[in-house]
Amino acid sequence: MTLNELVCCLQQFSKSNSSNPVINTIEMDSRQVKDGSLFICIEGYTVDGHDFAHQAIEKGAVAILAEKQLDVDVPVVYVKDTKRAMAVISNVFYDHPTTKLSLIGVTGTNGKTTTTHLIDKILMDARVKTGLIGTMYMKIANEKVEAKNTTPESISLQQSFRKMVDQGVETAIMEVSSHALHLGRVRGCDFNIAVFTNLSQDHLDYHETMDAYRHAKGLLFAQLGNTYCHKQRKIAVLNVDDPASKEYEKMTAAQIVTYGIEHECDVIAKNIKITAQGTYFEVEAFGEKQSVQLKMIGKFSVYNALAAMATCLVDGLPLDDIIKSLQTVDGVSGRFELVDEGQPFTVIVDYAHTPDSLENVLLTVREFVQGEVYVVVGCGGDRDKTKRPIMAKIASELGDHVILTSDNPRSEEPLQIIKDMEEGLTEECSHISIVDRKKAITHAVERANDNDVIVIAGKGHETYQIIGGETIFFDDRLVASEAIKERGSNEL
Ligand SMILES: CC(=O)N[C@H]1[C@@H](OP(=O)(O)OP(=O)(O)OC[C@H]2O[C@@H](n3ccc(=O)[nH]c3=O)[C@H](O)[C@@H]2O)O[C@H](CO)[C@@H](O)[C@@H]1O[C@H](C)C(=O)N[C@@H](C)C(=O)N[C@H](CCC(=O)O)C(=O)O
Ligand SMILES: Nc1ncnc2c1ncn2[C@@H]1O[C@H](COP(=O)(O)OP(=O)(O)OP(=O)(O)O)[C@@H](O)[C@H]1O
Ligand SMILES: N[C@H](CCC[C@H](N)C(=O)O)C(=O)O
Ligand SMILES: [Mg+2]
Repeated sequence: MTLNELVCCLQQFSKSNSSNPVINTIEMDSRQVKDGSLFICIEGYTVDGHDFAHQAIEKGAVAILAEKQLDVDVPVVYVKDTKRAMAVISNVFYDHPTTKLSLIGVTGTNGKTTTTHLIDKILMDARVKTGLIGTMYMKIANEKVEAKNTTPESISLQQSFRKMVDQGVETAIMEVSSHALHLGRVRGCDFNIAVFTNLSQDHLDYHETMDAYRHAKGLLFAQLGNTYCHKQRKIAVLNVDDPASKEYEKMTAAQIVTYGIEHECDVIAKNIKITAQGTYFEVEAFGEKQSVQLKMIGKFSVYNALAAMATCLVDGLPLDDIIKSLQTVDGVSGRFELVDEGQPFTVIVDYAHTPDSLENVLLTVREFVQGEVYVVVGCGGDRDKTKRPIMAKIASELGDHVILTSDNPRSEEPLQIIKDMEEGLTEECSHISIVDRKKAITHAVERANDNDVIVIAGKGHETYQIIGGETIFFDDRLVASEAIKERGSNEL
């Protein structure tokens, strides 16, 4: 494709000269540039991509897209907003891949990864060829690719959709983060179904206010399109029990389908019974009643199951088949994952890194625990600081023993993060702060009695810890399992 063919889709631009090179790839990172690349300069939070234009040309870039004046020998296309232009150009370069598959987007503070995996499982069981994009990895047909962000930048996103289309993927299911919506990473994606899980506090470092955060998530429903203008139906699947759904209903022109537990809706769960073995409920979906026995535990798991059910129902699958699939799911890696070395107490590794998710997980544990609850928890550095004392408060109110520790401190001082958390501890709670996460986990494992439950929160599936500029291998599940074995051998 030539530069002119590529940029003619832009609303407004000017070109530094008339040459029209062939563009082989588009890149936003000078380090990835190859012969024939169009290099897009993005002013980031850390550095300014415009400063890498020369480096990109040295590596083979034949054209540049920029916001700021550049003195270079290759043609430069100037636009007001390179990020916006990047999304438009990526979509054109990869030939509008999302119009060639069915696209399901899931947004919300908690439950995106879980819900996308449930939808993926149900669709795969129905022999639909699927793709998946989210926190843990990207799945393109049968290939799994590591993910840096939950929702990637538009170039990588559109390229992945193109690969999916080329490999015959029929439906792509993706997590859509609030950052991605606000930064325009998903501009140009032709969503068919947009799903809302829930909204609670997170990412206030970035969005600053809950109003701004709620609005960012709403952009998914605003960009869903108009049911009446498309051949394919556009549907917003909303959680009726979350007040934000009212706003999203107003923000979208798409058809609305609702799910929930507390209020009347299209797909509702009743008579929920939670045990340590699983969760039972009765579902009434568009008037049809069925019983469901999930292996996953907790009321929040019911919400995720309902969201997946509602989505797959509107996607055309029969309720019977959907329930059969859901009942086989053991869980999602790092979400309420049990570490079982045959010990007489329970160890749960969970990705709860927000106040609401921590509360949900601990309330669920409280439903079945016979002994005491140990909570090992930290908060990420370079992230929303205001959630630190709130998470410690929740841990101390719902746990019997709290062990505050490090999550991913990133560029922050680990002890300071823990001090911020300590502010929220209730006075009467038994607690200790241990900066080293391995020692913190071991501390809990060494002290737990029969029938106690240890919840290790915050890092779930992560296999690393980011301390300063260094990323070291760290897996809560392996650390816990080693500690359990060590205790076992010491007790022999
Ligand atoms: C705040 C934020 O979103 N940051 C994202 C942003 O980084 P940045 O603005 O710091 O980029 P930068 O390093 O300043 O670089 C600016 C430009 O210069 C380019 N560059 C840079 C260096 C160089 O040598 N050459 C070069 O060309 C870069 O490629 C980039 O185009 O652009 C990067 C490239 O796309 C992202 O990976 C990065 O996400 C970082 C890793 C991040 O942590 N993001 C989080 C906050 C995030 O987006 N999270 C959400 C939601 C999480 C959830 O589910 O709760 C997500 O979707 O992941
Ligand atoms: N529907 C839900 N409501 C509240 N909490 C939930 C829900 N589903 C999962 N959780 C909790 O949130 C944690 C994260 O779940 P999950 O990874 O599915 O969410 P996510 O939205 O993908 O998170 P992220 O924003 O980090 O990508 C889980 O480990 C669990 O503790
Ligand atoms: N997507 C979330 C994940 C947080 C996971 C937690 N372990 C942390 O590092 O804070 C974020 O980037 O804010
Ligand atoms: Mg996720």
